[in-house]
Amino acid sequence: MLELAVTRRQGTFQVQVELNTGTGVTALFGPSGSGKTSVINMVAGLSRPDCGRIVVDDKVLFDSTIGIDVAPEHRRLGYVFQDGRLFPHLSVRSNLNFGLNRLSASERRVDFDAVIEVLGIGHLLDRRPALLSGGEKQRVAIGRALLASPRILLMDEPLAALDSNRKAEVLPFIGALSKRFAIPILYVSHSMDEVLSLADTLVLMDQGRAAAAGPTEEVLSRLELRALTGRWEAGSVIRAVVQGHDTETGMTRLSFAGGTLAMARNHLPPGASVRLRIHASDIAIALDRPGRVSVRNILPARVRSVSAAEGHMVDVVLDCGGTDLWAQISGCAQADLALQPGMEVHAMIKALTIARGDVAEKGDAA
Ligand SMILES: Nc1ncnc2c1ncn2[C@@H]1O[C@H](COP(=O)(O)OP(=O)(O)OP(=O)(O)O)[C@@H](O)[C@H]1O
Repeated sequence: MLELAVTRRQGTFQVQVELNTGTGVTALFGPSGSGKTSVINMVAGLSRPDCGRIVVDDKVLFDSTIGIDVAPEHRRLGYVFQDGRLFPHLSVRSNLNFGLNRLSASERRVDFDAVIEVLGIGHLLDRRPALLSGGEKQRVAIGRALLASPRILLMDEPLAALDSNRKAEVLPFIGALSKRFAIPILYVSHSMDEVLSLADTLVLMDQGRAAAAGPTEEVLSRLELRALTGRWEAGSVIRAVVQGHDTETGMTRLSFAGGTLAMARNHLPPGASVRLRIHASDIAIALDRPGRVSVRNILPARVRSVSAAEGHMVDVVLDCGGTDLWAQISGCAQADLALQPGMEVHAMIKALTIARGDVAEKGDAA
């Protein structure tokens, strides 16, 4: 859907990125100043690569070798900024119709009613933007961008100006878009929680380059990328399915390829496909299955690898029924256990360490 190979020098900063992404949500994640907005601006046509090529949905938007540089207004892209930038003098309905009215009937690929329904903004149509909450404004801004039937939706930190409650309100709507409408999303974010709940593909930006790109679970679980994914975020990201909730014990049960996990009760529907983050420092390892112990999750596993990490820590990758779980233990624990590849062990995860923010409903990409 998006093919990009661009180079651009801006001041002393060099952006040099190659990307090839498919449908669904692609997140550009990285520290401030790593070049995320620079990439999105080149796709939008707001800044010009020194050389390279940008193709969206088979349409060449930029190609320095054959002199193609389509003007931003002719690229048919949707752009959602941090602040919704709605027209203050127009109602929500007129804001939404703005992009739609500029398309011929044959160019309209997105249905008004469907957008209203997915974004939950039907009751706001006659209001002016000044009377909307921050989250509502962003949903309208997303709707307006979508209704212009873009080839791709570019979202540059669309939730950054919202508080955490508003963020949580808007996130599921964005997640639903990529499933409902066959429009890929390029999503810039600083926030690992957003990446976890939205991104099908993750691109880690570092100093103007794409340091890694691939399926989100895979990129987040790579040990060598922890400097970029964040030391405290480090851990495995696995797929699981909500089995059910137990009101008496206040627990939710999840199943994954390696067994069943219990966590503090959440509100996801049984049967929901979720993405679950298990922090490396939350996994303890036992050589023998412990008997009476408070830890709720005890999973048989086989040691896949053991390697030294910074600060006298040791990284241990466990194969848990075909799912890799990354554990981090202290050097003195390793001195005691002498873990080696191939050893049969038990991975222990306290139910309460799997926080609600670590579980995000995430079906497969559309
Ligand atoms: N027009 C410009 N001229 C010179 N330097 C620029 C220009 N635009 C951006 N830069 C520099 O390019 C680098 C990348 O900026 P960019 O905005 O792409 O980063 P980012 O990853 O989106 O950061 P943030 O998360 O803070 O928004 C920064 O060092 C920035 O100062």
